[in-house]
Amino acid sequence: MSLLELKDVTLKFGGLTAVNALNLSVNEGEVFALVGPNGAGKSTVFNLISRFYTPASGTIRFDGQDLLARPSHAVPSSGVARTFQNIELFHQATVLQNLLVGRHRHRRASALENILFTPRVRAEERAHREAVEEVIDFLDLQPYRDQRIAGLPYGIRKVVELGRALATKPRLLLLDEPASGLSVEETQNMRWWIDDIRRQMGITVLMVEHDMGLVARVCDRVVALDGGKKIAEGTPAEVQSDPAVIAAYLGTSAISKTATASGERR
Ligand SMILES: Nc1ncnc2c1ncn2[C@@H]1O[C@H](COP(=O)(O)OP(=O)(O)OP(=O)(O)O)[C@@H](O)[C@H]1O
Repeated sequence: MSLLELKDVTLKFGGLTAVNALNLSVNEGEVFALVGPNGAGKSTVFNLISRFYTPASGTIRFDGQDLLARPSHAVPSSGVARTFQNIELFHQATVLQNLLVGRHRHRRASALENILFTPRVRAEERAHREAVEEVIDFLDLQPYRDQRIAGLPYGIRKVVELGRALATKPRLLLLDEPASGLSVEETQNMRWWIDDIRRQMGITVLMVEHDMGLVARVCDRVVALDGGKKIAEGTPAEVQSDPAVIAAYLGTSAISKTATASGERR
């Protein structure tokens, strides 16, 4: 069943069509990737799904509901969480505090109840802590839980950002370049996290990623974009060998990763 569906979605920045009549359907339980050279429109698609942008035309449905009827701040409460290409965390706060922010959408108590710290508020706080501790255990973040983000290495921050998104208990997780800036070993770990997020947590994943090795290993299906248009769709192996995709990547560094990744699908 399709969890996320974009139909004929178009977005223009002045005279530039960044996303051009895009159709995209992500099934529940899938790990799905958007690939394409720089400027292809991948981040813009994420920003459309997150409701940072409104398309000029087309529809976006999540779990059968019209996502365009919701403002950006209401998207997390629909069950869609995302990470960002440039990690977005509170740098002076601890890992635990950052993950607790991710629980915001589950808060039910009123402002007055919070001031009075009623039993309901105490019960809610306990539930939030438990949910966050689960994520900390899941991502092996125990050694860092009380450390400030500012003092952590980049690779750990990236995992914390993943944790912040997971703490919201989403149905759909949007990962914007989860492997960018990571070492080979950290990328391997990211691969395991993504596998486990799907298998153990049952969360559907849509990711933008340049590392075709990672895409080939974790994704069921891939859509390739170029100039805002879909140029190929299929399994990672099918998309990597598609002549239109090879032509789009020609002359970019990504082509070498595409070549080395072929045939490595698990
Ligand atoms: N806010 C904006 N204003 C004007 N043009 C924009 C804006 N955001 C993106 N663009 C343009 O839209 C096109 C698509 O950009 P987008 O960032 O979605 O590409 P991308 O595939 O994510 O690229 P990358 O892999 O480099 O992140 C590009 O030509 C870009 O310059």
